Amino acid sequence: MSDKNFDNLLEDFREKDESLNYGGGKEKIEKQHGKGKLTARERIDLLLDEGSFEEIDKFVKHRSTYFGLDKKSFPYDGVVTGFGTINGEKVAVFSQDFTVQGGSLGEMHAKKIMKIQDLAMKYGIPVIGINDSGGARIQEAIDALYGYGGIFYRNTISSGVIPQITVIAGPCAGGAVYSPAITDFIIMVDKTSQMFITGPQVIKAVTGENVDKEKLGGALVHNSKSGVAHLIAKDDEHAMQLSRRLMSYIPQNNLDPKPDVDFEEFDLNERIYDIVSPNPKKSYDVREVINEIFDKESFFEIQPHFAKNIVIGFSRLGGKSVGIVANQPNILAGSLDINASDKASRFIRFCDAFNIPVITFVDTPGFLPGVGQEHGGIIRHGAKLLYAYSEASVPKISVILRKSYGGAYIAMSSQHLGADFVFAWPTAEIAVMGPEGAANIIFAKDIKSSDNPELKRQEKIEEYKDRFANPYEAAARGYIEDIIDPIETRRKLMNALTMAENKAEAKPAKKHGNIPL
Ligand SMILES: CC(C)(COP(=O)(O)OP(=O)(O)OC[C@H]1O[C@@H](n2cnc3c(N)ncnc32)[C@H](O)[C@@H]1OP(=O)(O)O)[C@@H](O)C(=O)NCCC(=O)NCCSC(=O)CC(=O)O
Repeated sequence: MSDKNFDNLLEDFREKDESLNYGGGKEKIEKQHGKGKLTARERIDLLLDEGSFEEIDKFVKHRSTYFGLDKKSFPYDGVVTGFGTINGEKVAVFSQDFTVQGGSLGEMHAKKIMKIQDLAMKYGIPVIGINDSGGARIQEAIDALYGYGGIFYRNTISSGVIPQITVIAGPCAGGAVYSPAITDFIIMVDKTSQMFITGPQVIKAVTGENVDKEKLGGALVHNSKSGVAHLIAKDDEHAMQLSRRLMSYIPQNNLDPKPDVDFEEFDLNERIYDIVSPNPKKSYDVREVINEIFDKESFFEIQPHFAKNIVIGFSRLGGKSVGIVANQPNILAGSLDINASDKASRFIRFCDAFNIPVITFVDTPGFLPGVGQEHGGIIRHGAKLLYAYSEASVPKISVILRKSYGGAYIAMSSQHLGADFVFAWPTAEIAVMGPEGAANIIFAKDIKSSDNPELKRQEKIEEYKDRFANPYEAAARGYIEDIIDPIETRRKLMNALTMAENKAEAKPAKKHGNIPL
């Protein structure tokens, strides 16, 4: 007869449960802290509203027997999973525990992540994954690969249904990188996180290149060069703060609208006239325009270090979440290149998938000329921007601040691609190309045969400017909805947003389109 009673069952349970709170043990935790990293549980505590975390699958164990694994037990198989809230809204999380066998991913570890993904889809809530792992658990071999495949599949099926955010807070190498890459946003922690397909040693052996892991795939590289990551955090705590801020703009899923938040109403003041110079040669920071117009302190820039010639980010207008896309005149004059096209297109598609209206600010001389751009496929990449805007069925509102020429005029959320409202400031120049270039071509003969070609050229440039470099030609044909006083911009945008908020647009049924990739 067993002498079990409730008290000792409870004691036994409490002991077992408690023993699972310390990952790989004191020494490993100290090592983790020594690297400037927090543990999987500490990260979750900072990410979620206080006391909101409900763990599942804490007692899961691996069942591999190869290479002595049958004699080793890994608490919760190296990944903490569960649910909680951020600013009161529900979220599913997984957090890999590097103190447990390097956070390596085996069969059961992967199954825990897959379960969280499945439940999040069923409940219609976002998934936040915190990655800190040595990759596939080498002893588990093909079972680990099964695990990655299952996670990638779920990332893909969930894409556009529930938001997915990844924090990279340690190593993330080999096949492991592809789960984060399919998710919507990647936040990397500076100095302690790296992402790469093949590490420095393999690269040295194959190509002879010498590179260290930070220069190969550190947070700065992926935030500024490759465009793989969207935000850089100075440490783990900051990464959790950034995740919480990001979530504050994003709805739970593709069907539920994001609730409006309280905001302070205000009218624009005359500062708005001082930012954009009517002289098209003078640059400015378009973020100053954005900060004036939207709810105070609400602009949250995404990918601020990559393709800086275009600015993207979330903001709020009258308490409503919006996505912003804006040419940045002080970088490459705001021209559109390969990276800017990719950056904006993916962001527009995220906003569209999750019913976040897109507001576009236009001041661009056009697509960037150059052999490098042409051979790099600017046609293919630029086409994404046209595609993303055309496909988006959320409210689309544009403000043409100044230059809006040619193909770039069409691409930057023109009425022709389905924008609901296009407004232009009196400083707008909407034409097929810039006056200098236009005059040189269409008046070439006049200029050449003139006694004073330079004077003639200037005359013709002025003639072209007077005729076309303004918003009135486009307004005369109804291609823009209105020319507005800049000081009215906030009010106009708020009214347009309200008018279009229940927009319904019938699109032909199809399996999916074929965006140029
Ligand atoms: C990630 C690291 C740089 C971290 O180095 P550190 O010095 O900080 O830590 P460490 O090496 O002491 O690791 C901590 C503990 O985790 C274990 N560990 C680390 N990575 C592991 C893995 N992938 N499988 C099984 N165990 C692993 C270590 O043996 C060690 O165990 P103990 O504490 O018992 O000593 C290194 O561990 C590493 O290079 N790991 C292997 C990375 C890799 O090649 N992954 C690819 C797997 S194949 C793959 O993923 C498939 C693909 O590419 O598609």
